Amino acid sequence: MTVDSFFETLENQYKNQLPFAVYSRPINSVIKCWLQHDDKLHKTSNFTESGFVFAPFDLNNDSILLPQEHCQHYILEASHLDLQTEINITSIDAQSKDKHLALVLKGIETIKKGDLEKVVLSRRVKKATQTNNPLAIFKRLFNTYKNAMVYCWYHPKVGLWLGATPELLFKLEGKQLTTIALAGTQAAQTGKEVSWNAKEIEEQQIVVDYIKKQIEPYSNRIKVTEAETVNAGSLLHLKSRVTSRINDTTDLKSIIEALHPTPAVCGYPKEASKEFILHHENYNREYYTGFLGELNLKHSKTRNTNRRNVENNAYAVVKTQSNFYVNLRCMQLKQDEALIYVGGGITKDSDSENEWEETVNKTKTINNVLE
Ligand SMILES: C=C(O[C@@H]1C=C(C(=O)O)C=C[C@H]1O)C(=O)O
Repeated sequence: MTVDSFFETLENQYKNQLPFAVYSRPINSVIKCWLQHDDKLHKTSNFTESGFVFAPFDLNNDSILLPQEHCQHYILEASHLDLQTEINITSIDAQSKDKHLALVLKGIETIKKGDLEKVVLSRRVKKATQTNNPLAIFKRLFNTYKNAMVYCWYHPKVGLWLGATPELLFKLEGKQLTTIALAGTQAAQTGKEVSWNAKEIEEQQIVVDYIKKQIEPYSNRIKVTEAETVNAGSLLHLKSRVTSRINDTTDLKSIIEALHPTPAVCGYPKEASKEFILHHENYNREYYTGFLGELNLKHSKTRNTNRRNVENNAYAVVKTQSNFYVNLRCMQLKQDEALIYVGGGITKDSDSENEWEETVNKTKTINNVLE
């Protein structure tokens, strides 16, 4: 399939108001898409199906599935896409700084009272736009963010979302589980040595400890790497990789419920911070800080037995793989507005002004491709 026919097919799908997902995983020059044949709304609650899943922050709401058996699936190899179209963002709404500062101060106060250790507080930035060309924005995201999962997801009964997320929720290949603890944010500055303060080190450690604790019941071999600095667009984060082998009897849903939402996007303890968010953020996150990705896809891998003098000693192993990314650095495109979602982790040492700046910096991931 050529680049032109790949995007023409997607554009027709969108024009015909049929569901689709188009995405490219980090450090990967492959773009994949799923095109659903009709506009039926499929949901999953047990995560046993195969397809592409789009799940909300609050799993009490619907997780949407593009089921494999109802979809056409295409793959495109590309490293850079040509852009023809202008994206017409016409104005920026007044920024709601006071509201966000008050929310952050309330979070800090609640943490100091001892009810919470960390809470991730967010806001939604509105921009006026007449753009009806989400695929042009997807192309820009693909060209700009090579180490992110970039995507455009559409369902006529749910909405239209785009993003460039640096955060893997987890990948499960057979019984091999990989996840990351990503937290702590600063703006990247050229020529300056990177250093992290106690607040950022602590907030990332909370995520590491939580992941370990949550997967311990399902695995007895957990490895965690030292935290390192990673780039996400013009931002830097602290990241550790966590790998383990889960027990044969553990299903995917148990791992989802154990990990999602992590303290990287919700807080710690989980239930209390989620309650705080649902009561105090004053808007609905919907699919922001939810997760998205490939669900239970079969991959065949060729193995070599390495025995001498044996011809044809390669055999194929079929493994089921899921990989989910946290829906961050994202926006929802509506008829005449773009809603950009941004947040940051609050701990007892947070400074409200810095937290505001952090959310402003995070809007740049999306703003950069809209200007
Ligand atoms: C909540 C967001 O990002 C998360 C919060 C971070 C932080 O608090 O430092 C860093 C990375 C993400 O886990 C967001 O981008 O909206």
